[in-house]
Amino acid sequence: MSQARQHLAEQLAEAVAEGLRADLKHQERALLVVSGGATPIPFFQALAAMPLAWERVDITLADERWVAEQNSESNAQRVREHLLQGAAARAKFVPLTAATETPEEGAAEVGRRLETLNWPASVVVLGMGNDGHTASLFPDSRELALALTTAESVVAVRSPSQPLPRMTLSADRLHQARRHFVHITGEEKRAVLANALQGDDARQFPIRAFFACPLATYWAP
Ligand SMILES: O=C(O)C(O)[C@@H](O)[C@H](O)[C@H](O)COP(=O)(O)O
Repeated sequence: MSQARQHLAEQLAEAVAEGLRADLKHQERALLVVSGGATPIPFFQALAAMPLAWERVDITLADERWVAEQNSESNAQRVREHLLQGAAARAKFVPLTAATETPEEGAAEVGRRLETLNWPASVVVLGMGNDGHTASLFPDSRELALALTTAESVVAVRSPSQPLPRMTLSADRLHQARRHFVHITGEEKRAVLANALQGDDARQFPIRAFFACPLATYWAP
């Protein structure tokens, strides 16, 4: 891990903790939405070390791969291993999977579970892929248009570029949050973001759906 990436993770953790604290001053519980993939791991570790009323924090994911938590592809496993540690283990984690074979069959159950949380989220931390996807809003997915427009909280999605089916929070649900961050590293993602910033069509680069939120960009080489 480069020093710049480590600093980035720590600075993002400070900003996220600050957002949660601000909301916890006037509400009983605050909701944090985090992303999966590899980039967030040092951020999870830095955030877990932040002084916070963790017992009043709910955490869920922007998206999940449809696998058991024991599978190394599971985003929930990353959250449990790297974020729900120490004092942060007192937070309540709400996963996006169900015991059904497919995400299409599990969507209603996951949706009901999410309705027990305190929306809108205080903070959403997005990631971004090299195709401009964020959460599981993939440019080549048949469910993209639905996920970008539905008022439902979650959508089951499949993408020809992805080996596993997914569950994603809808753009609308992510949008409603009070604070939005995107956490990305490396030259390739910088170029993708620069490209995405040139236009507006979210079907081409789904990250565009969040530019106007506004979206605070945390990037390091
Ligand atoms: O489950 C996932 O894969 C995600 O939540 C996804 O949207 C991720 O944020 C990007 O694909 C970037 O992933 P990396 O951080 O691994 O590059």
